[in-house]
Amino acid sequence: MADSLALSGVVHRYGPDVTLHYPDLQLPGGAELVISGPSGVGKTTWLHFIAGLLTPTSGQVRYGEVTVNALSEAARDSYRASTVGYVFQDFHLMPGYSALENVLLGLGLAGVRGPQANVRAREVLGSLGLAGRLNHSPRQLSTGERQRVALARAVAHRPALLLADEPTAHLDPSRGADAVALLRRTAAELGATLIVVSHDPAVVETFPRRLDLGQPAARFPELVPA
Ligand SMILES: Nc1ncnc2c1ncn2[C@@H]1O[C@H](COP(=O)(O)OP(=O)(O)OP(=O)(O)O)[C@@H](O)[C@H]1O
Repeated sequence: MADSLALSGVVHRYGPDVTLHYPDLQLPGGAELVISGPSGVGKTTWLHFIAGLLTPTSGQVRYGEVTVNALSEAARDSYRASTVGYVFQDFHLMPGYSALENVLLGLGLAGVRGPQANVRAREVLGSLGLAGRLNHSPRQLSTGERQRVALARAVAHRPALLLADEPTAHLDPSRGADAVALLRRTAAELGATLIVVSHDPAVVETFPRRLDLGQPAARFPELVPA
């Protein structure tokens, strides 16, 4: 089961011209949250703090007892590999590798290798309707299929935090709704916390917990200030 997340006093500077201030929040383990707000407000940057892909200029990002922003780079890599599943907006699949190999690469980073990894990767891809696409490379797949491979790679190591950046950006509305439903179902099965970045109102309104970074003063009853 996932631990809670707590962010406090988080500020990030990109050079002298861009300073991003973030609201404090606490999110219980296993919760679902959608992050919205206008382009450029800092949504992807925020998700990167939680994933340990980026360290804020100041403030604290805590996952359970771990202060993510204080970890060494190597420790952050291992936190990310073991705890985080990240579905990138543009999928970030390895073009020269098959769907199966892409998932195996992710599992390898999390320390799952050999026959166990093979079984797990096939299982996850199969459960996402990709049993017939194992040996296809990303360029031989449709956008929706690429997204499902990206999701399979993100969840195969059973992460406690499932993070998705604009998961509906490349999909038509009906496939977008399917993608979000799939994320929620997968997170629920894993007992994982799910955080989705979206500026799509059709997605945002389906989440009871919402944080609009365009209105950082807004407080939501479920989001207890840290
Ligand atoms: N590597 C970087 N160097 C300098 N500025 C950056 C960098 N990455 C992001 N920024 C700036 O920081 C701000 C927040 O960027 P971020 O990508 O987090 O926003 P966003 O809300 O996710 O935007 P979008 O909805 O358009 O994806 C933007 O003004 C962006 O130009």
